Amino acid sequence: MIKNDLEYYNLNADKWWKEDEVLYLPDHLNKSRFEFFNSYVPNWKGLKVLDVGCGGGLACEFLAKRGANVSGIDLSFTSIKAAQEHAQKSGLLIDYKWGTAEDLPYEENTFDAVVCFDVLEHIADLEKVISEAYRVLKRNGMFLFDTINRTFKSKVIMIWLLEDILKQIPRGLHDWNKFIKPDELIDLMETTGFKNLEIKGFDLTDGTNFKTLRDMVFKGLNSRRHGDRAELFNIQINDDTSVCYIGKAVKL
Ligand SMILES: C[S@@+](CC[C@H](N)C(=O)[O-])C[C@H]1O[C@@H](n2cnc3c(N)ncnc32)[C@H](O)[C@@H]1O
Repeated sequence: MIKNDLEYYNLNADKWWKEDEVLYLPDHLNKSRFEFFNSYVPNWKGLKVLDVGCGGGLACEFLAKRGANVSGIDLSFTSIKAAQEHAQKSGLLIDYKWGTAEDLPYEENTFDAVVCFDVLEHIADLEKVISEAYRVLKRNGMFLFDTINRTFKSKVIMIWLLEDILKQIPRGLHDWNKFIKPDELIDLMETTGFKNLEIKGFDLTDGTNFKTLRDMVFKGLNSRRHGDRAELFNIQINDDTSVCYIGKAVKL
């Protein structure tokens, strides 16, 4: 059982870009994430984008390859080092900084988009992070995110199934109490000033479809042996926000 998530990211930063490691999993999620985000941002070319909690830079590189002018920030120093080294190998110019989402070292009105993937559920001071994202966005800038709902079902799937039983995610990486209900996030964002919020299910389990859950267990056990997690998740963007959800909000 790991002590806390920062310790985990610091100790495992060399694994972000290893295809059979769990830290590479977000790369498999990017295709589905961007199907949703691209409907709001059809062309990333030339946009100034900040990735908050960028980890090893998986989404930063995805966006830089699509022509965005990308900055990434993360609290894990070794992850930022890994991200810098990988960007150099990929021949991509990305501005990485070590720092905290609660106190972003950027001027206000700087970015066209702030992206935050799988990070909000790890944050100590959520209110601060949302207001910092708002501050650094330009007018009409977009905050794009995904995170995990705090429900009984998310405890069963994200903690008991994926951490404790299948061991697809390291045990202790998630704290269920930090998961966020969509209504709580909507309230917080609207209080901060965000408008035009849109939230959809980012559904790893195809609703309550029993067959998909059975497949997850089977493929999960199998992929532990074969180190292939790519086809474990059958992600649908739908109305089921009971486990993970994805969203956008605008600073008007
Ligand atoms: C699940 S990983 C997601 C990484 C990346 N967004 C992706 O999808 O590939 C969560 C990341 O959030 C970072 N993080 C957690 N709390 C943070 C904070 N307060 N400020 C900045 N980064 C933070 C962690 O170090 C870790 O790299």
